[in-house]
Amino acid sequence: MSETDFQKTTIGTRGSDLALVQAASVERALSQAYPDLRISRRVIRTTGDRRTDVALAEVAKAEGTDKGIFTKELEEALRAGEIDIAVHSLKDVPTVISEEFEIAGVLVRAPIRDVLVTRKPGGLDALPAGAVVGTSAVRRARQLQWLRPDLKVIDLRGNVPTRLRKLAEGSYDAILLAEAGLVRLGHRMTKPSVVFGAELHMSPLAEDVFFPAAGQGAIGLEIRKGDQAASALVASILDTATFTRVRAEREFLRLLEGGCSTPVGVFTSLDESVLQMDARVFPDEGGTPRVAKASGGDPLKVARELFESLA
Ligand SMILES: NCc1[nH]cc(CCC(=O)O)c1CC(=O)O
Repeated sequence: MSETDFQKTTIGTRGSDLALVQAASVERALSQAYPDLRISRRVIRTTGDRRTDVALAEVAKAEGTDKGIFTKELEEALRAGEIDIAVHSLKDVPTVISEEFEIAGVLVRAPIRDVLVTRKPGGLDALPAGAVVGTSAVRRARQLQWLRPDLKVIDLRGNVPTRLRKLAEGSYDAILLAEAGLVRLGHRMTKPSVVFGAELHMSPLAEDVFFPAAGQGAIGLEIRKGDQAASALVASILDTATFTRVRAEREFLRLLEGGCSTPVGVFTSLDESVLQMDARVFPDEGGTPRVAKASGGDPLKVARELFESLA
């Protein structure tokens, strides 16, 4: 590879506050690895950004599943050569992507937990029967209804700041969000955030209590397959441990999606190159999930074993 391959690169990102913070962290990592690299940024509006108001049952369903509503336009820009690296919240990337592209790497992962954000302190245990919790992710809705059948789960749309505003305005008692997104936007788990005059309390839910989505908290870097310059750039900033974990999580999800798209919670840990995986798969009609556990050295094999041992 020649020197010139590293002169410049263009990264593509959505325009939400969270996406821009994530793009900036990719740019920072790249310029640390290659101080002379000229990095440009292109902000791209996706279907998911456009459709935040009406007829959103199917858009809502896409969270954590394979609809590609937050990724399609970024892939079109990759294909057209307008960008070289598409930056995604990995959780929003379909488990199967077109042959032309690849997820070449991921940055070091943020916390993977979900957070219950409430208007009163005390977290989940302090929510009274009948309290209204907003979320549009089927995984979160099913899991919460299973853990707390007495709560009322209703749809909540919009990007992270919008959802926090809707909570602050009082239409919900609580909402569920990813810790990764909250932290990247400057919120702290240890003290309440003041949003539109309201104090909002953050209660992270341990991953073995409330199972996260596959890839939650990871920033995925997608390139044109065979683009050696982009591949080398990504290789210089990727985090191997995170990459191993999310490949296993996404493989498990892909195997499950053979049939239909099921709400699934899954988490991994990596200890001395031994990968541990735990999953909960929620039935369409609600109620008790199927559960499984697996461990081993090869992420794709562990994912398959997890899939095959689903109780
Ligand atoms: N689908 C929305 C989305 N995609 C990624 C994140 C947060 C960051 C992450 O989980 O990596 C969010 C918001 C949320 O779930 O709270």
